[in-house]
Amino acid sequence: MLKQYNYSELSQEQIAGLIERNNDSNNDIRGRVEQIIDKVRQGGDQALKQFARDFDKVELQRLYIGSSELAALVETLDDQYKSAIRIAFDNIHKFHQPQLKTKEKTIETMPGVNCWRESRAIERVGLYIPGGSAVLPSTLLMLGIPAKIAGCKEIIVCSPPQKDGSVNAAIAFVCTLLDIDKIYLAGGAQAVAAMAYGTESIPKVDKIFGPGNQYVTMAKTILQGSAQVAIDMPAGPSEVLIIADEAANPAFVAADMLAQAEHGADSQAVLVSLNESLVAKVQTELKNQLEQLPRKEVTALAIDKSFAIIANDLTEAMQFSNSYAPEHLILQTDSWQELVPRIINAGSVFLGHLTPESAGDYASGTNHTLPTSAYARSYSGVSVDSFVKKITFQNITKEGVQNIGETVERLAELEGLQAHKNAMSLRIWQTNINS
Ligand SMILES: NC(=O)c1ccc[n+]([C@@H]2O[C@H](COP(=O)([O-])OP(=O)(O)OC[C@H]3O[C@@H](n4cnc5c(N)ncnc54)[C@H](O)[C@@H]3O)[C@@H](O)[C@H]2O)c1
Ligand SMILES: N[C@H](CO)Cc1c[nH]c[nH+]1
Ligand SMILES: [Zn+2]
Repeated sequence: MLKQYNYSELSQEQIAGLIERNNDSNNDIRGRVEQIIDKVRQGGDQALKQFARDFDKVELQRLYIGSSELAALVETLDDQYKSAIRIAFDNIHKFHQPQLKTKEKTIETMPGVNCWRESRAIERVGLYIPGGSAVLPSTLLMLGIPAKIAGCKEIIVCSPPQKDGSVNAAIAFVCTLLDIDKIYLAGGAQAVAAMAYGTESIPKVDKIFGPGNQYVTMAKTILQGSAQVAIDMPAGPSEVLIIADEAANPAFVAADMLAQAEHGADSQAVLVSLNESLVAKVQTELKNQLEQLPRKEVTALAIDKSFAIIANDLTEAMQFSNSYAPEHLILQTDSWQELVPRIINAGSVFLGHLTPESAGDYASGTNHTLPTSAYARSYSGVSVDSFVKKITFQNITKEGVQNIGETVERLAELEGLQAHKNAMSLRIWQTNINS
């Protein structure tokens, strides 16, 4: 099932091939998504309704459901799910609340030259909640909670419509916890395009957040910048890399791999093991556990695209992991504390044998919207920071003009920008005559 490689026998090209995922080398996905974006830009709501017919097999009269329908849906949700959602809500809130720093310390770079930063919430944000192969109310918690903490004024939520033209009851419940009274029924690249450009029903937003399949992720990548819209990051098909040594429990390793594989055929689960016998045991576990899963066909497809690497030691294991830059990194070794400082690239890290990645997916408190496809080399996962801009401020006093004035004049001369120099020279002159 799992392909297996010895790290020391791999060439640089082979390593590069293993690290690359979900590449769109023929631009098939890009081409399709560009067409979808054009249709939404030109056709607005009508185009969205047509895509709902084509992709979601549903005829929509209107593109949203409002507060009374959300409230009715909430009634249908079992209490045990409501209390689990409330606990997750509280933990995620506890972890994210301290991230809000409205004003940082003022730094006096020279006497009389005072600089500082303040945060301001992004006013209109668009949250994409996946709903293709599985409906993910947990993603609404992960995006909605930091958006609320940051103080975003307008929160637009899009999610693919269910076959009955509505949304899942758990999503409706999370909306009530977040004080969100409307959900737009649009999925895929078309939902992203709608939030980027705006349609008759769906307002244009300043920044688009959320994970999704390759169509959603491609649409975000194409639209960022071009429609004066920002994105959180490319957060595509889920992936996990597990570093495991002889202390690892093969059943735990296999369970964690299957948990991410279950998201879809394009997910990937990588095992970096320090010994061959562990890989053999994990293979057996994968086979046995897979048999019990309701989504075994799709999960098996992802496992078939996944692989195991046998490394000689933890140094080789870390080297591969840092090059792969996984969305999720799990360290199933007793020496995890030693490894933490050696992690350079990863979206979110799960330490020790008793820390399944699914705890972070749902309820431990950290955010599950994370960079995939090696973007953990340069992007962080979603946090309160993702929902604010940091504005810099400065104030210069009379003393400050005297201290910094000449430096500014010389640098303006150096760049041949006389007007820049004048703006400072006038202040120097003014402060001199007043002293
Ligand atoms: N990186 C993260 O933080 C993170 C978090 C949660 C989920 N995920 C990932 O999100 C993804 C969710 O994907 P999903 O498919 O279940 O739901 P989705 O909501 O992302 O996509 C469903 C939509 O895709 C569109 N679509 C389907 N087939 C299409 C086609 N052939 N052409 C164009 N558009 C098409 C349809 O509009 C459909 O409504 C999974 O891959 C999961 O691994 C990632
Ligand atoms: N593992 C996903 C992030 O890649 C998040 C998620 C939501 N629900 C279950 N899992
Ligand atoms: Zn998951």
